[in-house]
Amino acid sequence: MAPPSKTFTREEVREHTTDDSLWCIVDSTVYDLTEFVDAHPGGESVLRQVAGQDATTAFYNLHRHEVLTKYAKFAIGTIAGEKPQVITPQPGDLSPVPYAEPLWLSPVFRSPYYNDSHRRLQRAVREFTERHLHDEAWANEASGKFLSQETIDRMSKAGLLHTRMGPGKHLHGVEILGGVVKGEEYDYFHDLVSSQELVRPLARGAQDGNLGGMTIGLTAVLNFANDPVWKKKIADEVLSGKKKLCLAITEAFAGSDVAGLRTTAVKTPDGKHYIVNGTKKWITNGAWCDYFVTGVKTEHGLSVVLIERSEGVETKLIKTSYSTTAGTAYITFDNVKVPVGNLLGQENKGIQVILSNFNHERWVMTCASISSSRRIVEECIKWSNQRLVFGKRLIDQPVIRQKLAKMISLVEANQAWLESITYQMCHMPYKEQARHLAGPIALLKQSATRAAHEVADESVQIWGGRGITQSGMGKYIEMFNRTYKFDAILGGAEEVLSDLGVRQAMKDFPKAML
Ligand code: HEM
Repeated sequence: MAPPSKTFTREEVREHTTDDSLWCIVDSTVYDLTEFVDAHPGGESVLRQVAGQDATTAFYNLHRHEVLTKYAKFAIGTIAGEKPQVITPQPGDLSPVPYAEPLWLSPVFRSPYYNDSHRRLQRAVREFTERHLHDEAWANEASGKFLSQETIDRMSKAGLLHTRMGPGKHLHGVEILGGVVKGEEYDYFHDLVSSQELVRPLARGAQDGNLGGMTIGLTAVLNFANDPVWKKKIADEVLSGKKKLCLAITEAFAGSDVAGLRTTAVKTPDGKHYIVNGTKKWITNGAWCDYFVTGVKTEHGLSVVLIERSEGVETKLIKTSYSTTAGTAYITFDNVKVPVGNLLGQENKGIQVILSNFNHERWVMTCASISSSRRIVEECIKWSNQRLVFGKRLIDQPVIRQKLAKMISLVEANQAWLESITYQMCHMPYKEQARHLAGPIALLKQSATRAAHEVADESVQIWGGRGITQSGMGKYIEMFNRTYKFDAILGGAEEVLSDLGVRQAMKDFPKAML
């Protein structure tokens, strides 16, 4: 909102220095803070100290620019002959900060990977995220509440639940975000774009709470359900937002060792049901889901079944580093009766279902991790440019520029590798991706999360105390540091993925000698 058109001279502002009339200037805009002095979260005395003065430097050392938008009602005009300089971004805007956007979004660079429909989608998802997800995500982080049904319905209507499953028939006939992209033309670069945009609020728990369980679980139903009518019913219920689904593989005993699962599914004598007993731990969204895509031990191996919340299913919230907004749960199955028609893939061959599911899941996590690191880089560049210490900007110190250079390089390198792998995904059938891309995706994911570790570490060094404070300027840095580790563990820990990547590369090793 533009300040009122009235203008004042700096001399006029200087006359308002008492509690009866206290004005100050921030970015050439005059604020009458008389009514705000008592309510100022930073206290009264600091405002008295800047009464009648230009408080721009003091303000930007302690507040995010958005505070001015929130309190625009105190703006009474501008300084005659001056114009506010600080940009107020609007929903959907690209950031003008160097390296805040991937190269393909910069007007001066070109990319072979993206076309106009990717650009339309990027703009539309960013606007949607900023208008409808950001504030709720941060409110839910604070309250621990789950994503509202209103937002789920809005995303479903916009086709954003369908897009989370990646390209495929489930998107046919879907007009994404009012038709900016048709479901039929949605490819893995569109998938990359929406995966990277949706996480920009940097509210990590709310990001997983935003139907993360569906993203990694419904794919197993879409690819491995044995009855097309049943598959459509489940997919329709979930993609319309009426029912919620999550993936329940990990266990307290087995961790991510899928072969070591202990949850059992024993067939009833009439062969019509499985009786499931066991526990699952760290199940994202489990606290409020209706369907659980569950790894179980059957007679001769591992199987995957869809279990509906019913008698014998109990879920309990687990406290994790982020708030309870992700609905992370401990689940117990106590003699739960599951129709055999809920089997996904073949009995005792569930490992194929799980392994093939992993690729898209890990790739989505990688998109998210790189995008989040980039947002942190943006925060650090802006902060280094505005923070004054001993009369100099932080960025004027070579040590800070070294840190920024390292962070930028890590993010850019991983983004380029991600785009190269995504290009392969666009040109390879899903089943072949498991063979040729499982290794590269595993290596890329661990590279992205190692980079996130470095970015998190350097960012706090740059931000100091603000980077470990949950409210105020450094809130994104604090959140990132508290939660970046999730990606280094979920979907396969870094060590497991590194090992997988190298072992896969060695599988077809030729008789090559030095
Ligand atoms: C238009 C003028 C101002 C408004 C609307 C304003 C508003 C706020 C708000 C909403 C907060 C809570 C934290 C946040 O959301 O960032 C805050 C904190 C604070 N403000 Fe202000 N403020 C203004 C000017 C100033 C000035 C000029 C100073 C110092 C000279 C100042 C010093 C502080 C301090 C020290 C804090 C606590 C910071 C922290 O906990 O990190 N404020 N202010």
